[in-house]
Amino acid sequence: MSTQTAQTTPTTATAPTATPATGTHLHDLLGPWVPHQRWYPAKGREARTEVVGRLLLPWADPEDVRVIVHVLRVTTVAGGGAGHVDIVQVPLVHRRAPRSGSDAVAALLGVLTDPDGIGWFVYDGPHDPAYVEALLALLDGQICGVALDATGEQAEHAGTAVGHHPAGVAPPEPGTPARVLRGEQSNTSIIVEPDDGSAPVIVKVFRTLHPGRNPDVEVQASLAPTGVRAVPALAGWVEGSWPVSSDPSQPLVSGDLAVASEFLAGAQDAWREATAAVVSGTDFSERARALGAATAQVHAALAEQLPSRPADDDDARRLAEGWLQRLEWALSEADVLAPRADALRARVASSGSLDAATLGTLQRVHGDYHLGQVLDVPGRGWVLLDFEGEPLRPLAERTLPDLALRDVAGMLRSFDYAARQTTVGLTEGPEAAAAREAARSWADAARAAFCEGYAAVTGADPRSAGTLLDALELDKALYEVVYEVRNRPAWVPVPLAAIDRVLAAGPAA
Ligand SMILES: Nc1ncnc2c1ncn2[C@@H]1O[C@H](COP(=O)(O)OP(=O)(O)O)[C@@H](O)[C@H]1O
Ligand SMILES: O=P(O)(O)O[C@H]1O[C@H](CO)[C@@H](O[C@H]2O[C@H](CO)[C@@H](O)[C@H](O)[C@H]2O)[C@H](O)[C@H]1O
Repeated sequence: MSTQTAQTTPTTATAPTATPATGTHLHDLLGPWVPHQRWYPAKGREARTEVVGRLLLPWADPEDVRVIVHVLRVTTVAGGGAGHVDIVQVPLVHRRAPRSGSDAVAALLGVLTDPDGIGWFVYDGPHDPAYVEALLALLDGQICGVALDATGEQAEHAGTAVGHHPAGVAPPEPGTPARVLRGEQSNTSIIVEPDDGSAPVIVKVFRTLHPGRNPDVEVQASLAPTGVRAVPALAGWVEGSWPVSSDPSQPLVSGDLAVASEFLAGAQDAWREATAAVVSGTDFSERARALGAATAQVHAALAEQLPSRPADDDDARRLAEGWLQRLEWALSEADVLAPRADALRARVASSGSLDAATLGTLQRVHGDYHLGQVLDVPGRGWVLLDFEGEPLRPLAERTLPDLALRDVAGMLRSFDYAARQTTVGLTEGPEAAAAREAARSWADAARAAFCEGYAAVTGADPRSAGTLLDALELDKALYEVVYEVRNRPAWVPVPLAAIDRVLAAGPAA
């Protein structure tokens, strides 16, 4: 594709209006729409977007309806992360006639006039039944994705999309009732609920694409033989290949485009339960203890099924270097950390003298473990989701054997978040101080109980790894500051308060 079709999005993109965009090129529609999507990876930064690939899912009659997965190259051009490239999956449905209903209006990007003068109504794929049907047909092996060139002609060797499902598992039929999951999410999930009583599934359409096996697919498939029920069962996945640049001489990249899992109906996520408990002043210790135990069970199953090995001196050195690099990255991304730079550098350097024996075993971990990643499933207990690791890290790094204690630190941070976020924005005074104190003691109790539950399974209390655990919590809090600066600036004080507590406590023991 020529670079004329690329578009630079200013930091302050115009908000979408009620009037749908019109144009003769897809970028006329994508430009105003993409920066406002929850999954857009360059939020708040100036970025250049370019469609570098297209995969037709040949399901509907192409004269009337075309389901096309667009591959978007998003290059951050200024500010923090300048030069960073993300490859993003954007499934769209092009229709000759508009769909009716308010949902369809909300999902309309605009009207595209093709070179023959024909108008196409372009819809956000996950909100259009034609895309959902094509996705289910793909998962079931009824169709495969076909690459197109910029003119819409088939382009062999320019990409693929192929569905798979475990033996004995039949994905729901195309046409099964479906809805897009509401709420905060980095990707886009579609819940498919057959009305004949057969098992519902949730299909997660990955937005930022990465080379290689997706960790959700890998972990769910690996844990299936263990019988551990604290992870959802795998129902299928779509793998594919796609271009990552408009230069046709560049090789395609292969990886996963979507994963389907059993949908755990009626489940409530732990974040909601925990924040409700904070607000009502309800003790969460029993739930936290059970969560600690479930976490330890999943860690044991991951260690058994996926590569694990004793840490060596190189690992200890890499870990310490990684903490320093993460700190410098956070300092470069979040100005709010600048006044603390010297204290943080001293603190992180003082945590870096750990030996291999202290680290113990390295194994596959969750990698971005927090209360929003855990469901309370009636009759089954806690179920852990989303093994993709931290979305702001390169995927290859996220799947390397790591410290199980990193997940423990993540969840301990999350109890702190659940408590502390209820006090964000309170006007300073005795009431705010009392609310913060109550939140703190709620979090302390939940954190202690989680560690007790974990210890009951493993025989070792995570708190006995004091310095290492503290260093991992600080590392996570630094990541969180960057995450919040980018996504929820009002919540920056939550991880910042944790960082200030660590600094106030003095050097690492
Ligand atoms: N198997 C499932 N059953 C029920 N709900 C689920 C399931 N998987 C995910 N969810 C819901 O979807 C939300 C987002 O899922 P997640 O895998 O964390 O997506 P993302 O990686 O895009 O953030 C979860 O917080 C949970 O509420
Ligand atoms: O769920 P994701 O993989 O998209 O993870 C990202 O978003 C999380 C927020 O949704 C973010 O988690 C942070 O906020 C949580 C409260 O919303 C809190 O429970 C976590 O402890 C805190 O880290 C996560 O860091 C980010 O990678």
